[in-house]
Amino acid sequence: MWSDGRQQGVAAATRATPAKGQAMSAHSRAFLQVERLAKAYQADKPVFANVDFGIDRGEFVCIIGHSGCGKTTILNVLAGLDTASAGHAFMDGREIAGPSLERGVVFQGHALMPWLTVRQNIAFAVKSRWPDWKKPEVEAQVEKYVAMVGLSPAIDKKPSQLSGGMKQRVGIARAFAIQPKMLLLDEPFGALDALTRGTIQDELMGIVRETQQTVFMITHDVDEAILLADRILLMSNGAEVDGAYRPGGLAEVVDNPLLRERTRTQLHHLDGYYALRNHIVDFLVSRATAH
Ligand SMILES: Nc1ncnc2c1ncn2[C@@H]1O[C@H](COP(=O)(O)OP(=O)(O)OP(=O)(O)O)[C@@H](O)[C@H]1O
Repeated sequence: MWSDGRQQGVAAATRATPAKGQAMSAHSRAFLQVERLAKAYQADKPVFANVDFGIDRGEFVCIIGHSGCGKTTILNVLAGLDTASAGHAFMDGREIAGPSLERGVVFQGHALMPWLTVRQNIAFAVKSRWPDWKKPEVEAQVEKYVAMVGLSPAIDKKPSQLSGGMKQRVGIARAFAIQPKMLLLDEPFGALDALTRGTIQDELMGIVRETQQTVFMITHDVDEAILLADRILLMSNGAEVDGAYRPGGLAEVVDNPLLRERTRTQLHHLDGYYALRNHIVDFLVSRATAH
């Protein structure tokens, strides 16, 4: 069920990597491919190094690790909002070299424009994605995705008139409405109460299954990862070991063996749930620093 990320790193390191900005064979890599990625704010102390992983089209991958291990940094590199100190990230055969409407991003803060209504916020994104679309097409797209997150009655409200959960739903609708090739979620439910969080997790899972969306998501919540993810990446933090600094990195890749048609309420009753949960918790408690 689980495999050592460092072993995968060795395998990946033996494959040829094209020069920056160059196209690569779409057949040789996963849909999203990260190769030997590293980030250092201080040259002698990289936050992480040699991170290798791939995500297949339609796959849902969660990344878990303690605060500061570099999860958001990796997501920002995938979003094209940050650059790595070393390594490469490719999507659909091309190196990621900046932000693109091919990738939808949802952060914990909803980042809606407060002076615009739900409809206008999402229409803004849709018009950026398809500048040639006429008003009726834009409206239809907006209404479809607002309905998908159950917010049709609030479509003409402004963010200040919405609850935290509703605002987060708008962020999700906006990300889906541009039909990105990849959805990047940075703890999108972190600020929500447990009940709202559960409901939106269910909604997200339904939409992702229906649209076969490819997703990379950061979470601190082990159950959330087990519910949503096909695979879970476990990241370790950098640490001093025997007087020498070791950067953090991808410690392990865990395949989720549970039935894909799972729901939040039956999760705890599924065969393999406790073994999986214990394995991840054990990693977080005792193995999540570089060694
Ligand atoms: N602009 C920056 N300058 C210097 N250090 C930074 C900068 N941005 C991030 N860091 C450091 O890089 C490390 C990784 O940050 P990052 O936000 O990616 O971690 P994370 O795993 O997402 O943490 P959390 O779970 O708390 O969000 C942290 O130690 C952070 O302090």
